[in-house]
Amino acid sequence: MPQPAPTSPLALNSFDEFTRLDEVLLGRAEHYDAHHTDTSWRLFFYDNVAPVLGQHTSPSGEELLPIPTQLVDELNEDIAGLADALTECGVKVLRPAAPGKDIDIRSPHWDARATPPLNVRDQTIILGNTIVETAPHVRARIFENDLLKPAFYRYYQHGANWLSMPRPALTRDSLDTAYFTHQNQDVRRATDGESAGAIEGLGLEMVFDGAQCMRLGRDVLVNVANHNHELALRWLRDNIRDLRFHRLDAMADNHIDSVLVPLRPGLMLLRSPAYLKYLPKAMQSWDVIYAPDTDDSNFPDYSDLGFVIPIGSRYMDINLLSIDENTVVVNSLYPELIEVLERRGFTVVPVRHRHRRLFGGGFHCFTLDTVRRGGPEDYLS
Ligand SMILES: NC(=[NH2+])NCCC[C@H](N)C(=O)O
Repeated sequence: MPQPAPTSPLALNSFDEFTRLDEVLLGRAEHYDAHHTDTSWRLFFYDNVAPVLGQHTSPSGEELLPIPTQLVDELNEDIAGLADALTECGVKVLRPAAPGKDIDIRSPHWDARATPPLNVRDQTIILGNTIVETAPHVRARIFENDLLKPAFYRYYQHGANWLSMPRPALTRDSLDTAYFTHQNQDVRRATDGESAGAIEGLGLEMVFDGAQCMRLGRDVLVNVANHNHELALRWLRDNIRDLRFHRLDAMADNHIDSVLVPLRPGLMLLRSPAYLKYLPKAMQSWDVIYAPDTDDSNFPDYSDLGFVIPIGSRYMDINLLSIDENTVVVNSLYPELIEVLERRGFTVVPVRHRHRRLFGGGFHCFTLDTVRRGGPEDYLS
């Protein structure tokens, strides 16, 4: 049932992934015309890009991998569809500022082509009425949140708290490769050719993305796959005293929203039963919807474009966005999931998202839910 959009401005309040959504920040893809495939990028996306690294990116050079304009235009079309669907559901949609051009950035230690603010889930976590800016892993994303600052100031003026993890220098020795080496993967194809400078004595830094968290009222699940993340979990515990942070031990390389999506108290969407063991005991007895397989023939064939580097897995479409405990926005190209959810009594709002593997995000990644109705409930006891 369409609900009237709330009359703004509303105070920042977002403790979970599923209570009624009133306001959301939605990313944008203008000028997403290249991936800067430096070492930090190759390591971050290693799980997905390792098989194609030698083919499309030089293992030794820092390269801009151009993205065909048609794909960016189509992505923007699909995002416009998402904006309309959210508005129709009575959700107020805010956008980051648009980068007016391609932006090249330079730190004292490296340079990069800036990534536009598309996956706004990644560099920030909203914890109740606190904005927490996280510590980017990908160098190209270090200034991404600048474009969200107009929105953050708006919430700040209306009483929000605002914290930032220490900004990482992302020098040559900052990133931990432990997650991959534990699986006996050879990461040299990602790290060879590193040209960033070093800072003597610095070593591994606090590096962490907001999308490594999943919020459940007073509890927050935090994926920790290496020492970079370990430092961030400690920072979260030290700085946000009134929430409980649960460590998920290397449930994924980094983000977890294409593995797990809590749909309502006691019910979650999960990639497969293999992931149950990573969850807190209390969640292991929740009811689970396992993600059905996607059908590749529903998605574009990129062979004519010659651009095939997927930075996201085929599980990206698990990445739905909840409007409330009974209403979810799902990729219309994933009818298999729509059917399962409808059978479970959900109202599904279908929105097309064609290039979900090429830009590293689904609907949960593209959004930062800033105002939901729920509070710091205890869903885990
Ligand atoms: N917030 C995000 N950007 N999430 C995307 C997670 C994608 C995940 N690495 C996958 O390939 O399935």
